[in-house]
Amino acid sequence: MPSPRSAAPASSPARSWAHARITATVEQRRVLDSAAPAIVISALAGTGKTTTLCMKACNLLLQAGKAGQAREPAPILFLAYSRAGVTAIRDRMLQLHGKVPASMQILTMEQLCEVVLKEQGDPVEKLDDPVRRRFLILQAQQALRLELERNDHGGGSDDDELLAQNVDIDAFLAFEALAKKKLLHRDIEDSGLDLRAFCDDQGLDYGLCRLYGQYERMRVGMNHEPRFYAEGDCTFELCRQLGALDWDQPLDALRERYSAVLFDELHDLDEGALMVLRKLVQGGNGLFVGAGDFNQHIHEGSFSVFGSGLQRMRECLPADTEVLAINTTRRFGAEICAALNPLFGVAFAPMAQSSDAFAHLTYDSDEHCAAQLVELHGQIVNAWGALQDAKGDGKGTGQNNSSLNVVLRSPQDSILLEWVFGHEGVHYGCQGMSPFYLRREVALALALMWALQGDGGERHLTPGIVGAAVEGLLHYGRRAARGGAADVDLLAQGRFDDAGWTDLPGAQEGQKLAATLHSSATRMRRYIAHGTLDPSAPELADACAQLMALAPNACAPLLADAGLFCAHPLVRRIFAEAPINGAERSACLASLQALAGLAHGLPVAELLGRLTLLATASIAMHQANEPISLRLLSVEACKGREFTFVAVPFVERGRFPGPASHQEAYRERNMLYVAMTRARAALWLVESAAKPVWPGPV
Ligand SMILES: Nc1ncnc2c1ncn2[C@@H]1O[C@H](COP(=O)(O)OP(=O)(O)OP(=O)(O)O)[C@@H](O)[C@H]1O
Repeated sequence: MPSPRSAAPASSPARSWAHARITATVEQRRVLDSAAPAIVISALAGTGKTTTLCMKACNLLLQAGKAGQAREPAPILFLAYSRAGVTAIRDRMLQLHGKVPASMQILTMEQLCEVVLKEQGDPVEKLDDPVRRRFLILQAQQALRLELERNDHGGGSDDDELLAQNVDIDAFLAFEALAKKKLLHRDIEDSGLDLRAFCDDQGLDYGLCRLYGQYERMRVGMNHEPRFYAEGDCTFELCRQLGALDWDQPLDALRERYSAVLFDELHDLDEGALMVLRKLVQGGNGLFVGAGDFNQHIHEGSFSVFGSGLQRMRECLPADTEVLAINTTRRFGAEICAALNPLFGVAFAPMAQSSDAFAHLTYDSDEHCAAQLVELHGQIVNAWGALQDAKGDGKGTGQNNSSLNVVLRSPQDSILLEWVFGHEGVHYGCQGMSPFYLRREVALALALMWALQGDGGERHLTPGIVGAAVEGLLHYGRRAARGGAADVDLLAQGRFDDAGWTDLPGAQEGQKLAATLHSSATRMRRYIAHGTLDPSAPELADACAQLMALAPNACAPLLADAGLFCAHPLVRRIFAEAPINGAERSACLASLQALAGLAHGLPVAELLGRLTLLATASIAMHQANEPISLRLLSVEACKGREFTFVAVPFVERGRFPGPASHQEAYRERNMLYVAMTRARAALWLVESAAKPVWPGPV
């Protein structure tokens, strides 16, 4: 067994990794040479946090090899907060070490907790299907109603409100995730307040909090044997076990298990993850090295490592923890550093002799912005990228240089861009979002147009679009509320109705139905109007069904101009009345508006015709393995990654960075920071002339 917290030797080897072009910088060497039992690297973007951690891992592996111990040394644990972080570590290890060594485990915190629970004998039944999850939430709500009725509540208007409310499932999911990340139950207990008073005090939604309690009781059962684990539940469960221990008491399962613990993305730590991390450090798992860029803290519920946050983290680490800063970026050069520093009030330093380019463009309208991106894309494909490829400036990443990477704050912003680039015949890819026509709100609008038009049109929608539209119908059209089918006796006992477990429609339901519906607009129309394919079912009365019942003279102008269709009050009503939260409602309406913008003046038949051509061309290019020359990415999807050419368009006060309360404004700022720190060779900021953010500070 390795000695716990074995200190690094005074001087680590100059290079224990195979990559000849990577030698540690002065700042990185400080980390490699540190003899402290724990190190926190506080660094800016692209300064080599992941690389430095991997270098450190290579050094540790070399030392372990040299030590020639009789027994296999304990493995190194390399944690990242996100799955994307795990991929980034794997890639960097491959780059530096040629492989991921068997003596290294690269895991997210949730994956580590799952491993530990399984070792304890818990089968860890996973629940990944979002549609099933929704049904269970509806069952929990039904059970809560039964309980309130049984107790004849007497709770007055609060409980009446709970009985009347229809749960907004997305709001519930967001609440649940946050409550678990923040370990809300501890705060409730510590407050000594009753739930209502606690919610008032913290500005929390009482109904959601109450339902959360009910759902959790049903999930874990009377004897605390969790029936299933959704994402985040494994960490939450381990935290529950840790909560029963004294502050200094280690958890056996996390004790002397590893020879070192490395943690990338420290800025995303939440209360739960911090609790597990503390036990790992306490448990004699050797050296701890964590790295984070506190400007990249963008997740809701992460405990902020700003200001006193760093102090809080240090309280969990040994007293002689060393905090080291890295400001010299290896990703980009002086021009991008000079653009970022005043904008974000940071102090990036470039490496000497690094070359890069920064350009600041402005736009007057979205179309103007899109046109500039098209031009930029052309330049890159025809000139810049080819030049970089010829120079062999792939920097060993194996990336295609001839592509433009466009980072977007909101998926709605991709709608116009996809349409414009699609018409240019560009093979583009979306990461962190689906192509716009496969998003359920857009697909639903398209399927409604198609159904209204009938089978006379030239083209059918693709099965993918119809599948997304069916999901949209279930989600927005209140047609999924089948919680009533559950066994009321079971619910009254605080148990989920497991009997129908396998029969519950899962996420594939949309796809199965789509296979039946996509070849006939008439069938689709019947399905929308009746909510089923059963011909004897009565017609529904919701907004979707009412659209199908419009008289021919009311339909004609809508079919003549798809833009008018998108703006029709009944279409807007679908989203206005949907059981969704305010943020999702605004996002749906923004998508509808973007769709209306490109559909303006186009007959429905033409819009759908062009769109299906665009979708089928994209599938064909994909099947022919044609390289992608344009990538549209969400901020979350580009985090931790780097690209040769990056454009950040639609930068506009109130849009990117988006509107946010004072408390949350830093997350919006950080999203722009993450987007703008991904470029290696060239960065374009495309900003609104009317509402600029430049020159900052944001
Ligand atoms: N010592 C070095 N020598 C040469 N290149 C380096 C060195 N350190 C890092 N790099 C390169 O710099 C770039 C950024 O490194 P890395 O991704 O590790 O930074 P990061 O701080 O983890 O980034 P992010 O903040 O985006 O997560 C990569 O291309 C990496 O290969």
